[in-house]
Amino acid sequence: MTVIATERLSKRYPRVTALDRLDLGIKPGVTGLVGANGAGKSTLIKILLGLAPATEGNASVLGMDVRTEGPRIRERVGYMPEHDCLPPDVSATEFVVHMARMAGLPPTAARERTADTLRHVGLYEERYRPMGGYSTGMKQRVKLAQALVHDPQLVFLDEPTNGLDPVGRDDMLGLIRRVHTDFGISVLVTSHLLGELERTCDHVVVIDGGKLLRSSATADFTQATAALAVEVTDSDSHPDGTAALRDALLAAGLRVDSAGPGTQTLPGAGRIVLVDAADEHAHDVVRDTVAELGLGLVRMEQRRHRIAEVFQSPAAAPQAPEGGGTDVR
Ligand SMILES: Nc1ncnc2c1ncn2[C@@H]1O[C@H](COP(=O)(O)OP(=O)(O)OP(=O)(O)O)[C@@H](O)[C@H]1O
Repeated sequence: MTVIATERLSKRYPRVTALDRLDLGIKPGVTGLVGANGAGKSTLIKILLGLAPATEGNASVLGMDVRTEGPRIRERVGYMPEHDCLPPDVSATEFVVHMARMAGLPPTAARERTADTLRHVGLYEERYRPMGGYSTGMKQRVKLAQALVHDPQLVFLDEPTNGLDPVGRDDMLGLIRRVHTDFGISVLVTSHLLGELERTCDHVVVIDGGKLLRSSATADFTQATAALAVEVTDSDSHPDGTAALRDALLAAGLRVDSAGPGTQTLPGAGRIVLVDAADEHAHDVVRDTVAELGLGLVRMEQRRHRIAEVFQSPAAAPQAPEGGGTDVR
């Protein structure tokens, strides 16, 4: 089953092509949509909700055509917009009840669902206070709650971690994951932080300048690029131990430093030999070669590429900050 399908979907504004012949097939689960500012993420979401017309091509959401079935799509899909859209004088409870009523829920059900949803996103006593006094994290939670209150099958979350500090970001990513695991709701979440989506999503779609760069299952992709990182000491007979090891491993038939695109950008790559670990004998060959060369083995560890490294061209890639995501804006 496909929850979102697009076929040569394009959106052209007078001076810019926001989407350029995009072909997508997104399955149930949590999918990340990554791209720099202006890549076309928000435009895609608006077209999928039936709120903006495409210039050409086709798109369907939950099997419904975006051109003709916008209202039905919006009944079944929740939407968390990127920008602050909350009236400051109203409490979270009043606001989310209102959104539930707009989505067609009767008064009692709207109040019950609002209480449940606000509890789920972690808003308790504060839910009766005017939202003007809320922190950014609380506002993002209200925006998430209003997207979920009518029990949709699918939600579009546009930059839900924007403006949050690292702890707030982790909390929000955890909540997003639970939207799927606890309620079975599929999620399309946008971000310009690649590292965030690595932890949260089953599948990642990368767009740039309105074009599809890549669409892959997160697990498959990081496994497929698994590499052994090996660091050795120098010795009197091999003043550059790293180079000697690299040459010897190549001669032994292993793929070295070319385990996948972006390997050149790995932090500290100058002192580390990356060996393609797809060959099951790679560990043994490395151990024996290091011993034969008389080098000291500092470390040998299985390395999974971070998506940030994999998706960027070596020339454009900044070094990924430890523990954070690479900002591709
Ligand atoms: N209504 C509009 N009229 C003209 N150009 C537009 C309009 N909306 C978007 N664009 C342009 O289309 C391109 C894609 O914009 P879009 O907002 O979809 O990008 P995005 O990936 O969501 O980025 P951001 O995270 O900054 O919102 C940008 O160059 C933007 O300036």
